[in-house]
Amino acid sequence: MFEGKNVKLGIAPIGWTNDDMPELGGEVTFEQCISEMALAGFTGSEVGNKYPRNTEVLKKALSLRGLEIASAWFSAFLTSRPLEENVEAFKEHRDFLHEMGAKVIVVSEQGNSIQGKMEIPLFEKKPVFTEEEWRLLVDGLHVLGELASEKGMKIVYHHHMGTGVQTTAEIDRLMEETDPEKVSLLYDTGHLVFSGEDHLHVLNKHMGRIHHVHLKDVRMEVAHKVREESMSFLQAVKSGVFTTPGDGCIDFKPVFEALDAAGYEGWFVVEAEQDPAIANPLEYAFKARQYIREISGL
Ligand SMILES: O=C1C[C@@H](O)[C@H](O)[C@@H](O)C1=O
Ligand SMILES: [Co+2]
Repeated sequence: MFEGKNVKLGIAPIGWTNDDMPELGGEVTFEQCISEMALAGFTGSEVGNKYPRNTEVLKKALSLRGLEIASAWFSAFLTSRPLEENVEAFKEHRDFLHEMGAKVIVVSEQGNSIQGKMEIPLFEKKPVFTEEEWRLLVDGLHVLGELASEKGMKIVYHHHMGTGVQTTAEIDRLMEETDPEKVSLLYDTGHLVFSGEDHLHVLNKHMGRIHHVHLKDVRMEVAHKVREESMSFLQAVKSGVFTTPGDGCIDFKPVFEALDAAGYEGWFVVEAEQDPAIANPLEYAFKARQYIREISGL
């Protein structure tokens, strides 16, 4: 698969140290994290909270291990804070990523998001955008997309549990109302399956807009428990709802096949936040690497 295509395979640091809950993996150093990524056979990474922000220091540490930066998450607050504030923060993030050689910028709207709230039930209290919030989001994303293109980059929107763009209908609306030249989509298998969406339907429907992929698997028995016990997103993660590809309920073969058939080029990033004290990150990174090789040849 992906013969002659510019496709790369990375892994996110979130399995080693968790940005949403820094106490998970708090003792794991930056050097351990990136050394283990390379040891497991990955060639790229996203940016975690322990990564040095000095681009020369970061480049050296990564190149010693044969790693590149694929992208990094940007929390937008287009529905809840002035546009200028978003623009200033975005430009700094964009320039850092551009200097690191990344081509895409992960953007997720965090206005009204409950993903970081430990006590708020995920399914019952998911935010739903008003018409005005949709307008602010779409207009704001167009501005961020134009700023990204000034540097030859794209924004890839991350649909996410506990936010206003989580479900198939919300993703459809975002894609319909945004300009494909300015707003692309990040496809995250784990968030779609956890939400109860048909992840292959979303993939095929929005294939042309997808320019970044997060490979995240789901432990379905934990996902059911999260609904039954009204758990929050963070409680769900701590309980092990997510895992690495091949270890949960998702069959990734059709995902790779569809992307291959469509000529996808870009990054695949394994991203599986779980408690590193329970799920050894190096062990899970090795397992994911082997599974992906077996089913896709990557
Ligand atoms: O891409 C992601 C970044 C994380 O910070 C987030 O919470 C996680 O679930 C995710 O998919
Ligand atoms: Co993701």
